[in-house]
Amino acid sequence: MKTIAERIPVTVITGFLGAGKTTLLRHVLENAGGRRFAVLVNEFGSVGVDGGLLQGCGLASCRDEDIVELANGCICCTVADDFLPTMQALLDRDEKPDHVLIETSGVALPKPLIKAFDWPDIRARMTVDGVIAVVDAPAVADGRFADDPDAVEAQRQADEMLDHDNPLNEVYEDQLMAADIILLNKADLLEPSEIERLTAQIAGEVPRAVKIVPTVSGQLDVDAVLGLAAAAEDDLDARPSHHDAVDGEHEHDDFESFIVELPELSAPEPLLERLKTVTGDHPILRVKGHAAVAGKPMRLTVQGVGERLQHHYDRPWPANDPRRGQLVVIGLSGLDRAAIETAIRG
Ligand SMILES: Nc1nc2c(ncn2[C@@H]2O[C@H](COP(=O)(O)OP(=O)(O)OP(=O)(O)O)[C@@H](O)[C@H]2O)c(=O)[nH]1
Repeated sequence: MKTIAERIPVTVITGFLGAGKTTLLRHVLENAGGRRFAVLVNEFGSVGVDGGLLQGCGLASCRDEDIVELANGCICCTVADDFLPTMQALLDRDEKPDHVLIETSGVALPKPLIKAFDWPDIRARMTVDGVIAVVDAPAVADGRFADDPDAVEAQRQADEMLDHDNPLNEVYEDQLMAADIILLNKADLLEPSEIERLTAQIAGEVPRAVKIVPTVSGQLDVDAVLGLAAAAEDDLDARPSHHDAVDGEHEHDDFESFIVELPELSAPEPLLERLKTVTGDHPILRVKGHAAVAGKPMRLTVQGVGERLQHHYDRPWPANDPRRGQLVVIGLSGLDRAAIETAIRG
């Protein structure tokens, strides 16, 4: 068996929907320091938006063939069917990557993924160098993941077996508990005193001492997050999960996603206004995708976390691609799909 130093290091980037994982990934690729990366992007939802955002970015460290999308759902549960063959194919390449970066979907639990690196075929040749948890600091400061202690107590009284039932909170905590380093991202949207308070709060929540670093758009010295040599696959017990008791099993119906198809728009602004309204009216956690705007040769990329929306023209529509938009909508299960579709299309 190869020593740790001879195995290909793998960095797992976890973090809730819209926390800034793709932004961090891009920053790492832009500051590759001569490393040859392979990138795996796992998305919740059947349209690969993040892979598309990275592809065609023009960076030498980020060739299109080095980006592999694992679309559709839960990386934790497709490990055997989807993930392991993908890793095997990477390892069988003539030009092996120096480092593998994996961006998990925002609702994925990272522990089953780390566990997959304990499989004999994989652990002989790869090691989890580190797990980076990207935290949407303003969302946490707003209490978006917090459990209401009274509600939890009421649930416990109603059902003794139930010890936790807030999917947002569970996913967020599992992601923190798996981390070797935590980035408090979107620090530009908070006061320094709030950053300090959050740092102390999170340090009190995680089971071991990990570095907590405020970042803006994931900008930090790449050497601070790569080369951690954590060998996380050997260290699973130090990374507790809400789902340990049932051996990694978890509900898949906590979150849902669907695609809204859009005809060509005459202008972007009305769509952005409608998106703002609809994300306020429904429990939508994330919207992202592309739209076609009449007279514009470039695709309009639109994405939002909560009611904060961003848009820009990213690249020309590929020849032969119909100029129609597609937006992925992700939220808690039970979204009123028909109403949301109607409201978005206007
Ligand atoms: N203000 C601010 N916005 C940020 C920062 N980092 C990322 N964003 C924005 O937040 C939004 C989400 O960023 P992404 O990098 O796509 O987040 P993600 O975690 O990859 O999202 P999912 O893959 O959908 O879970 C984008 O509109 C980013 O431009 C930051 O530090 N400050």
